[in-house]
Amino acid sequence: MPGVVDLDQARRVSKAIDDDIKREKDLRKKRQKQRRDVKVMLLGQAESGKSTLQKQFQLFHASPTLDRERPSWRPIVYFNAIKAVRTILDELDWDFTTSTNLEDETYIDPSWSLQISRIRHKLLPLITIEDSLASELSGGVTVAGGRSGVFVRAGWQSVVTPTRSWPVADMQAGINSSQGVVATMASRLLVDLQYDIAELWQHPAVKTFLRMRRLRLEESAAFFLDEIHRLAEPDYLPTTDDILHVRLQTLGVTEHSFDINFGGNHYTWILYDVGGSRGQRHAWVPYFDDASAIIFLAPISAFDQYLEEDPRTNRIHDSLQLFTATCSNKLLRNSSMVLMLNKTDILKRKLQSGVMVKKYITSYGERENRYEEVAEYFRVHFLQIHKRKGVQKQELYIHFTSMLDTRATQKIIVDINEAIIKTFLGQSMLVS
Ligand SMILES: Nc1nc2c(ncn2[C@@H]2O[C@H](COP(=O)(O)OP(=O)(O)OP(=O)(O)O)[C@@H](O)[C@H]2O)c(=O)[nH]1
Ligand SMILES: [Mg+2]
Repeated sequence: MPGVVDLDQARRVSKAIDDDIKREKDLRKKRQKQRRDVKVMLLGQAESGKSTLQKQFQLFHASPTLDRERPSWRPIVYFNAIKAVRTILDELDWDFTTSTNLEDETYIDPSWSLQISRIRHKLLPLITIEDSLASELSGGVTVAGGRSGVFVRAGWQSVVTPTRSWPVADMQAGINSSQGVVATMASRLLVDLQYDIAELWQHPAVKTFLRMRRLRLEESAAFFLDEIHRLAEPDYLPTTDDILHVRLQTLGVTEHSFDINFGGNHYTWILYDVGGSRGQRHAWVPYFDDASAIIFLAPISAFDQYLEEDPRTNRIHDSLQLFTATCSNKLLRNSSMVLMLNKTDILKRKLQSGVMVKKYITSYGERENRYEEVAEYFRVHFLQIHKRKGVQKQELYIHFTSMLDTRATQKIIVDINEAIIKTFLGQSMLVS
């Protein structure tokens, strides 16, 4: 009938229009939010320093969260110290039995063997606790591998978040009160056995075998053993330096996000820290799709080391191969690329102590075995790979880093933030 208005239909149409507008607004908001999510992936082989860089980012953008986590790092520090003691005892056991075959002139005192076995006997309770501590820390997930055993922190990672601390918080809340029991035992044992640990660490046999490179410890072992009396204090709380020195293998991909302010705008900076050993690398690819930036870490001190998962592969060669694969990956064509040639402090120490690069990297030839030459040699190699395999218009930002040097690393983080966000903004404008 003309002139009659179907109010129900009008209401339905009006609601449909409102819904459309709301949907469009939500979509736009979502798109805008996505555009402000800067996704940064940390890539590189195992032990290249990815998790250490993640901690440095956390220190820079969210230091109160690191403060809250301090108690949770205590058992991990104990674990690192105990693991170092166990490795020394394992290696010395082996070397004393074969020491008669030593080809060089190094003096081996026949009484060392007895002295070491006396210390070993005293330290036995500490050694027997190592596996249980590893298991407690990783929520029961323990992956053994390589010479010294590799322990992952899968369970541990998921419970230590910026808002929650374990084991302290859990024990206080009475949740799973068995957690932390082994850590408490480890703490007591460290108090009781600290002088025996120090005696072992100072023993001429250990110093001799370290010098001869017949005993190889994890890079942070010396730091924790030097500090054993401080770690053994009953109210010990890890310092930032302790947390940065901790070695704990990452399993899978872990996500960390920070809110950052740049040029008056807020961005959510999402860091993806990945496990770097060969068996873990397949897990990276699903994250490549929308990665705003890649920070690739290559430890250039590792020219005389081999992969734990494949002892025939030189670590520098592995880094170069991995960097080639990263630069050639089509999914990463639009990502910013930062290369960190890391562990320069260890590289300097190694070269000063006379370790020759050409012995391990034959193409190094007769170049001088000095830091400047070696660092430049590696820089050029990585740069050439990027030129050959990378995207032409993609800039490569290269930094020499020593990730435990907080002041220097924090400066580099400022530079990286700026470079990544500028590229990110440029690309957001292109797609909007
Ligand atoms: N001296 C020195 N040690 C470093 C440096 N960067 C990292 N480390 C140490 O190297 C060890 C390994 O570092 P991580 O950050 O755990 O290595 P990652 O790349 O995360 O290793 P995965 O998780 O196994 O892939 C830790 O004990 C760090 O403290 C550095 O520049 N200099
Ligand atoms: Mg890691």
